[in-house]
Amino acid sequence: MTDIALAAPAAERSARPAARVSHARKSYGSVGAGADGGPDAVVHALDDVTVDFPAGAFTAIMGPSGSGKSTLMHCVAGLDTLTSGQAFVGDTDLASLSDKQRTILRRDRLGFVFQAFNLLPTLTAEENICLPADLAGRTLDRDWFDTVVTTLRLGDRLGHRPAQLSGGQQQRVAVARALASRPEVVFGDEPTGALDSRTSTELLRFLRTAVDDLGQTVVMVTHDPVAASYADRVVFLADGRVVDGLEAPTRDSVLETMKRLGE
Ligand SMILES: Nc1ncnc2c1ncn2[C@@H]1O[C@H](COP(=O)(O)OP(=O)(O)OP(=O)(O)O)[C@@H](O)[C@H]1O
Repeated sequence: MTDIALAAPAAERSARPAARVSHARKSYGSVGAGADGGPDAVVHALDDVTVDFPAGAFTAIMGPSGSGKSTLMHCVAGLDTLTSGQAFVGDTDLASLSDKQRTILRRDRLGFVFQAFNLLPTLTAEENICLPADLAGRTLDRDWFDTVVTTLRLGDRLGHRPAQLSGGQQQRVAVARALASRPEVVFGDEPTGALDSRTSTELLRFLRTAVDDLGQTVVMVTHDPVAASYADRVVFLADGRVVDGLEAPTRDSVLETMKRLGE
């Protein structure tokens, strides 16, 4: 039943990636830059990676430490640039943009949830949530704002500053900020890493709901098989390459794949 139910959406989703990379390479250092003048200083963080992030789907990126997960996310989200190959958000080739244009693209079209909440301490929760839209000169859809705030149980905390909020509440504000302007893609780098298990479960459920009910696209880097099981699919990296993938992951199928890949 699960296979049949998933077949159609997966096929539909693959028709329109919200973001993608094609033959992506990212190298750090340069040949001859090592202490002995040899090539050891070169690190291929991404080594010919081609992957689609389908619109309206929740994709998890997994792999051992140092496998290139954050590099992949940063390059497809316009936070970093590739050494070669292409990265797209929608139809926009990120290499065609200047640094400033990439900043604007991130602000106007993407949302971010990182382990560090990056809230501005002098602003209230509401002001923090609205800040990206304010900076972009856009008015937030009030109904959507209310939906996000209610779902994340922030209604009675909107006037508080970050220092007056618990860690879990601060993370929920950061998630609300990422979702408030309905970005084309929400990127999360270990978004549950700093959360207790209850808040972590709530956040993952909310991301799942945002995908299922609102058509949001989510891409999340995680080490956690339970977090990955909330996704529609998992892309596994090792040594800068895509080495496996799972559709409709469960905690057990993710664990089994991690074991097989030697994690
Ligand atoms: N700025 C940098 N300079 C040099 N090497 C880097 C830099 N950033 C990342 N690397 C290297 O690139 C490789 C991939 O790093 P990346 O952070 O993408 O891995 P990761 O899978 O996200 O790891 P983790 O799970 O530990 O966060 C690693 O070998 C790392 O040391």
